[in-house]
Amino acid sequence: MDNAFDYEDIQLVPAKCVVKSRSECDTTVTLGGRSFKLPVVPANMQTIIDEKIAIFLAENDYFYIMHRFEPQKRLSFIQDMNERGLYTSISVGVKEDEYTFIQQLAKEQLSPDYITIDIAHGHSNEVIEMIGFIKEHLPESFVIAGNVGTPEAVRELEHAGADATKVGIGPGKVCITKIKTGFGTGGWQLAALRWCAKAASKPVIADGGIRTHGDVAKSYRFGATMVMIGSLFAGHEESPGETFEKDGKLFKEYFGSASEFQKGEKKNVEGKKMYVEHKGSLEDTLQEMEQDLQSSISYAGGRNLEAIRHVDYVIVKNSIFNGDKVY
Ligand SMILES: NC(=O)C1=CN([C@@H]2O[C@H](COP(=O)(O)OP(=O)(O)OC[C@H]3O[C@@H](n4cnc5c(N)ncnc54)[C@H](OP(=O)(O)O)[C@@H]3O)[C@@H](O)[C@H]2O)C=CC1
Ligand SMILES: Nc1nc2c(ncn2[C@@H]2O[C@H](COP(=O)(O)O)[C@@H](O)[C@H]2O)c(=O)[nH]1
Repeated sequence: MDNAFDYEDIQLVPAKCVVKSRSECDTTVTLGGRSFKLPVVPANMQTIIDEKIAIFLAENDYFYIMHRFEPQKRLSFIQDMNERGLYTSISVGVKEDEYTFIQQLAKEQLSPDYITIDIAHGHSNEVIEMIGFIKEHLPESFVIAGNVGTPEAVRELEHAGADATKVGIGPGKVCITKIKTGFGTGGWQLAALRWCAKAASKPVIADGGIRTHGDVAKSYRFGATMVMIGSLFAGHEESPGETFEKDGKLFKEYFGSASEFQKGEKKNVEGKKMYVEHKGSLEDTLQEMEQDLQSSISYAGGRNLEAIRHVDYVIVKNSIFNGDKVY
């Protein structure tokens, strides 16, 4: 890794516009044989997505990944989505129960369209074993494996059969991995993405550290096919969790999947909780994101996302926290 930089350190360089209106620019992306309106997926976290949001996203051609923190609900979730004629996308871990769950899905012929193996340190034999197990029992499922932060990890997981890898260890807004362990891609997530994407032969999902809509375009420029976002999607009317009022302002909670609040115990905590200002409806944010990305495409001098891949960029400064506070 020669040159470390993050989202706030980069600006993309405009190229001559070829459209009359930004509305001509096409933001659709393909992953696992399906087309989605945006190269963006809300994080598979309990304060970001629930069944209702998953239905809304699937019905409206957005990509979603259901979280894995209410494991007992996953089977009926898949059945419900199937009954509605919607695609299915779930998360799993790597512990023993998850093998039983995969076997149960296979037995009941409930093959999810997408399965994301979601653990903190995805460059591990446990993930490699789980990829193999899913491919053996549910060969039709598109497997996303993560999280990782190096080209070696991307290559190994792809070699094990992963159809896509997810890159990002520690850049998340509610993440404290970088502080507590000294490891990860926090502070250089965009450079790590570039490093990993260069080694990848399959799609890469950039995960964590997105602070503005422009960061989606930057992720695409540096090799992401899809971008996973937590904090920007937290705090909406539809977001799971309590809304509460403080000093006349509305807030919602957003907590890490490795936080004490998620785990219910203070063991190996690598996440925190924060309160996010109420943002209105998720649908409005998605629309604004689409318009902003259309604008990005027009600045890239093209008509679709591919144009963004080829634009020049400059490094404007360098800081290690990408705009985040330490705690
Ligand atoms: N993207 C990121 O930067 C991070 C994301 N997370 C999120 O938190 C959630 C919980 O993750 P996770 O704790 O992996 O899930 P699990 O609690 O399901 O643990 C996964 C398995 O990996 C083992 N493990 C070994 N090394 C590590 C390590 N450094 N960190 C975590 N587990 C390790 C765990 O054992 P044992 O617990 O005994 O060590 C356990 O057996 C996930 O949704 C994950 O995406 C968490 C941290 C970082
Ligand atoms: N280190 C930790 N990372 C976490 C935790 N919970 C979730 N995450 C990761 O963050 C992103 C979302 O990042 P954001 O910057 O968009 O808010 C999410 O997709 C996970 O990969 C955690 O407890 N610790």
